Amino acid sequence: MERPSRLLLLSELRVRNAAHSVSLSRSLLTWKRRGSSPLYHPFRPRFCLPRLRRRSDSGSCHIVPVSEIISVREEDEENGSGRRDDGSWKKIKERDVKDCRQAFTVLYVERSGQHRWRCAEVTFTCSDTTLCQRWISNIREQLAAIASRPRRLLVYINPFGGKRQGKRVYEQKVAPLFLQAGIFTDVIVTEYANHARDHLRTEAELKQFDGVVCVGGDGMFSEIVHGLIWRTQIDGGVDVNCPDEALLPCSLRIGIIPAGSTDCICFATVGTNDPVTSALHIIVGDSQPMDVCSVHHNNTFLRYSVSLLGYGFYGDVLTDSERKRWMGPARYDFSGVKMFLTHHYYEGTVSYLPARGILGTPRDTARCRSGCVVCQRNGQLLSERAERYETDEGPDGETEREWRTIRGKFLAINAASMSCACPRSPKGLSPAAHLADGTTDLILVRKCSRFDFLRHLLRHTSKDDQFDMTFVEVHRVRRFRFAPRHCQSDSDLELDLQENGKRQIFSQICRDHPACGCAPSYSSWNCDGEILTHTAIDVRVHCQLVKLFARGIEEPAVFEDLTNPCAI
Ligand SMILES: Nc1ncnc2c1ncn2[C@@H]1O[C@H](COP(=O)(O)OP(=O)(O)OP(=O)(O)O)[C@@H](O)[C@H]1O
Repeated sequence: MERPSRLLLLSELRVRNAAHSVSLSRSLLTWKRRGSSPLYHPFRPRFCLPRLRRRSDSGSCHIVPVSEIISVREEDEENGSGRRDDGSWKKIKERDVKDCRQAFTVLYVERSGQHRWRCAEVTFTCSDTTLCQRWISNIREQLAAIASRPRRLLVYINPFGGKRQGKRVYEQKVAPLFLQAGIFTDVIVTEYANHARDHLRTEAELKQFDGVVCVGGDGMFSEIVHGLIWRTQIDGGVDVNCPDEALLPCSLRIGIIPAGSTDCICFATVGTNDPVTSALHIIVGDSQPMDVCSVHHNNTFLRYSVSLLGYGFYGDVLTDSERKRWMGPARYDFSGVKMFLTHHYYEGTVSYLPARGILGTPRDTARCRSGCVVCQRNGQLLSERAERYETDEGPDGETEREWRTIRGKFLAINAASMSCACPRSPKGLSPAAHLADGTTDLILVRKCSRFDFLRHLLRHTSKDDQFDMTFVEVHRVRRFRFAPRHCQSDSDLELDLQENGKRQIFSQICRDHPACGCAPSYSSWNCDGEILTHTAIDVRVHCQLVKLFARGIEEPAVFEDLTNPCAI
């Protein structure tokens, strides 16, 4: 609980013509209607009392953390005569017009349910100009002192993501908020796929910026992540092809303005897919660390993954749906049903390094939420271990003895680095997975009947535990490798590429003619919605490699039960 800190200012100001007691401390701005008693009313039965909220139009006490103030604006004569900054007109009572030369407006974050944030504003009128100026400069000083707020951002817009609304969403909903908050932006509208990635890798003058903003979907976010990580490693002299190298964390934070088809990463880190909410998280300078998995094949870097790596069912669904792009978003449902009926299983060997000595398991009932203790504690433990490794142990303190190996026939092999919850699947593939604990949840679904597999899939949408089935196992791991049965002895990339070529021809025939009865030997890896070119992979989790302008999903209690000095 936050302790009320020393007051910087305490004045009687007017809000909508009513006298209010207004105070500012380093952490809170509060305004309370004079003479009101929000907690106790002798003539009203207790159950009828309006619930005291942190801020509300109807309530008489409002508390806004300074960290959630967007900006303060002096009301000039033009504004006072009824014109707002956004160009619209509002009615102002005669008395307000008279006072408006001594008025200022505070813009702040207001929660509107379902994790959505809105930009609200309140206008205070003061008795004299000096007092008004003191308020404005004091609030501005407090905002300037928040070092975590970005001042300059590099924005990439994918004009073709989702419903092709990226540019409009940015111009109409996001840019005006950045302007209000005094954030300078350099905007690049991408002209081709991988434009943003390549620009970040080579050209972008990153030192000028406090963060990078991605306007698009998960594919666009993946481009930004690849560009930033790559650039950081190259600048730091790290060999990205070596799976044992510890990667350097990226210093710039990434903001996601959702404008894609699914926007899973935004949903998992903010709790909603809403451009205004995301813009406000960027403005207040939120920070959410996130783990990244590096994926290698035979000491060659393939891709980074932040959410799902799926072989078998999820790989097949993606491969099949890519051939049906003409169907639009319905292709995922179509391919999902088709792949469920096809019921292919794949043989191979999974070896993994269990995450030992850390907090949390994949079967926990607790979820990764804003300020997650598991992520904080494990992040600390792992960085202490990494320091020790520099002197004695193997990579990440691992030893060969600790690796576990499982051979078998699998319908699906999934590695979830976050819950992978999205509006369609609110629980996600691994509900207890953490965003930044340095692990991934390795889920193995062994060969079973169609009926059992259906039961497992349906549990993703119910309250039942999807891992509580004899043919499903889940392990929280730091690293894992997979080799398909026919590829286990592959030692060089060339051989695998040749096999890949043959495989593609045969699996294509089998997929297109399922009546022939032969199952393909290989599936493909679905890596955050992209198909990997290799099946034998080595995956390593890099703890908290990137940071987002987000704060994780807030529990309702976080903003309902704040210390409320007005209630004392
Ligand atoms: N100007 C462009 N022209 C064509 N493709 C682009 C352009 N800019 C980016 N892309 C590519 O478009 C792909 C899809 O973009 P994005 O992720 O924004 O939307 P989406 O696929 O509809 O959403 P989601 O990934 O959330 O399902 C990305 O992989 C990105 O590399």
